[in-house]
Formats: sequence, C-alpha cells, structure tokens
Amino acid sequence: MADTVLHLQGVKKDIGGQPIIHSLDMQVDRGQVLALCGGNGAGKSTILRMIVGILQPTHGTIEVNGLSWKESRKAYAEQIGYMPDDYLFGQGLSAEETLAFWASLRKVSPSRVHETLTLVGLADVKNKPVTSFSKGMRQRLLFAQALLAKPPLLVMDEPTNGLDPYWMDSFVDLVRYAKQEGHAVIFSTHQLQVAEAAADHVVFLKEGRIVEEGTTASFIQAYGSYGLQAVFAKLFGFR
Ligand SMILES: Nc1ncnc2c1ncn2[C@@H]1O[C@H](COP(=O)(O)OP(=O)(O)OP(=O)(O)O)[C@@H](O)[C@H]1O
Repeated sequence: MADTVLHLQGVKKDIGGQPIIHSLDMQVDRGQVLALCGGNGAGKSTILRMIVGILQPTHGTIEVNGLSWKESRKAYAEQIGYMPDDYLFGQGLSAEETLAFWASLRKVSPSRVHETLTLVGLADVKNKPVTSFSKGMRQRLLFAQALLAKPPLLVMDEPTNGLDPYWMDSFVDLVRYAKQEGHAVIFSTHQLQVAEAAADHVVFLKEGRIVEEGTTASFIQAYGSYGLQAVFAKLFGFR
C-alpha cells in the first residue's frame, strides 16, 4: 500500500434519489496511469468530481495519500492537480499571466511558471492572449496548471476531447512524462486510442459500475487484436 496514491472504497453516489455510482473500488499507484472509459452517462465525470472534492460520495471513502477531503480539505486539495472538461479562460490574459495567476493562488514560484510553460511547449507563445489559442494549446495550458505545484495525483476529465491527432499525440507524451515523474494519473476519455497509448490500466464503466478492467495487453489476449475497441463494441454496441 506504500505507493498507493488514490484509493476509493465502496464509493456510491446518488443524485436526486437516483443511484449514479454503485459501490466502486479503485486504486491508482505512484507512476501509474488509469483511464476511465465508457459510453455517455456512464458516470466518469461524477467519479472524477468526487475525487477532486466537487461532489461528495453518498457512501464509501476516497483517500489521496491517506488523506480524506472531509478531514483535511486543504491538505487533500494540495495533493491534486485537476483538469476540468471545460474551462472559461479570463479575457485578454496571456498564457503566462494566466499561469502566474494560478501560481499565486498555490504559492508556486515564478520560475516554476516558466518551467511549466516550457514543458508543455508554450514558452514561445507565452505573451499571446489565451483567447487566441487553439483548443490544443488551451488544453496544454490547462495541463500546465494541473502540473504547476507538482501534485502527487493528476485528475483529468476528457483531456483530449476535440483535439486533432497531432495534439492528441502530444498530450499522450505529456501524460507519459507525468508518469515518469512519479505522478499518479486518472483520466476519462472516449478516445480508446488515447487510453491504449497512455494508460497502464483501463476501466470500463457502464451505468455507474465497473464492467471490465485490465491492461491493453490483457484485453488483446481476451478479445483479439482490436483490444479496447472490441471490448467497447461488446459492452456498448447496438444500444
Ligand atoms: N446534477 C445531476 N442531476 C441529475 N443527474 C445527473 C447529474 N449529474 C450527472 N447526472 C447523471 O449521472 C449519470 C452519469 O453522468 P456523468 O456526467 O458522470 O457521465 P459521463 O460518463 O461523464 O458521461 P459523458 O461521457 O457523456 O460525459 C448520467 O446519467 C447523468 O445524467
């Protein structure tokens, strides 16, 4: 258990009296990348929002590095870098100003702002307004803010949604970098090729339950060379 960063035990979530997530157990270790896959409405965002503390589970426990949101909110939040599925950037602010603002909130040094901008490949355009950025550049900036304070856990909701293959590939490279640096990473995606390229462990959700999980290699062994696509077709085809 020493390397476990994220641990969910018996997590359930009801919304408006309806069960949305049913008794979920999940764990992500240091240097491990977990992808949450599933059709629309499977419960991916709900799980990620519970992990970051935006929503609270109805039952069960969520711990990050042994801390729970209920007992120590500030210390818990400091363990996590979050990339939401949608973010409205401030009008007129440059990439550097945007990141510097986030850095000031988290008491991160200006040199780290520069280092992170370079890491995500935005150093050359740091003075340009974020509103002029492409979707791919904005996603890189959001990744930079998640990584700014070097949190043990990165949580990303649909990080490659709407990205073309070039930006998708470069995003996979950033996730691999985060893994090498020892971050634990959990992200949701509809793009199975991203899960295949970036994740060590893939979890398929359906109606708030884990219905399949494993490594890409284990899915290929069980389902043939189409791997994750074959699992998805089996679980979600002909609905
Ligand atoms: N605030 C809410 N009120 C009522 N139902 C909700 C609420 N939030 C989520 N749900 C329901 O919970 C279920 C799971 O939603 P969630 O957004 O977690 O799924 P998802 O897997 O992220 O879907 P998508 O891939 O479409 O983003 C859906 O049936 C959704 O309608």
